[in-house]
Amino acid sequence: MIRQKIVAGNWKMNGSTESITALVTDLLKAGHSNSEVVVSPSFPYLHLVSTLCAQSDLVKLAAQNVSDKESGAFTGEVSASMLEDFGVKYVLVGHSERRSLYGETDDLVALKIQSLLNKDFTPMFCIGETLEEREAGQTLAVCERQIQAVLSLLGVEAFNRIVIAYEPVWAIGTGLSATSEQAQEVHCGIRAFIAKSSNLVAQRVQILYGGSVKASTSRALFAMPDIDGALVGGASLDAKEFLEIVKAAG
Ligand SMILES: O=C(CO)COP(=O)(O)O
Repeated sequence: MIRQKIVAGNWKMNGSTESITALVTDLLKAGHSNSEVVVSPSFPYLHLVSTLCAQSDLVKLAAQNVSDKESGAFTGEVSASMLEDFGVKYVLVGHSERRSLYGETDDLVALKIQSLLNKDFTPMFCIGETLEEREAGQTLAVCERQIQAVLSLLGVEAFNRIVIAYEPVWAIGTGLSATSEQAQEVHCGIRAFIAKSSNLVAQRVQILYGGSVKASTSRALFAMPDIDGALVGGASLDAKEFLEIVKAAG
């Protein structure tokens, strides 16, 4: 099965009007790519990026988070329907920084995915183990537990509309990327787990790798049969580096 590659930049809590305008302008200059190119600014910059990208279809927009609630007295939260006003296609959910720093549980992440699927968004569902869990041989068990929460709430067909991002926590922002073989092993395990519910869905679902992806490591990652792209943090803030990753994806 041919799955289109996705190269997504998670800008996290970085950028300003000036730096984001310059970055997006450089990305748009690069022209067409066979991969889906996605950027994920903080909420206050969604409108700016949406406006900058409006004239072309080259760069898709992602939000970094969403509330599981529809509307109401939830100070500081942003709902899925609000995101509809900004041309957002993808929304990150379950990023390890949200899980570890803001206490997001597997169940809450599943509810957030539900609120996105009730609209027309594609969740980028982040999963992955800590170093401690990897050393205890629990890598796949942790990924399966995180996926199971979504399977239990929404069923396997939901994964026809979800992109998975495998991001080992120990590789995020550390410069310690998983090797392409390590990542492939987990991606293959994730696909096999979904195949237990539906082989067709498992073959279709795009699984991105995230964690210290750089231009220099991306080609080997993308050569792996179960790695369908990357969710890039730090390196996505540099247009030249990010575009090299996009190029490596073909
Ligand atoms: O968290 C990440 C993407 O969501 C990865 O971040 P880094 O690429 O900076 O390690």
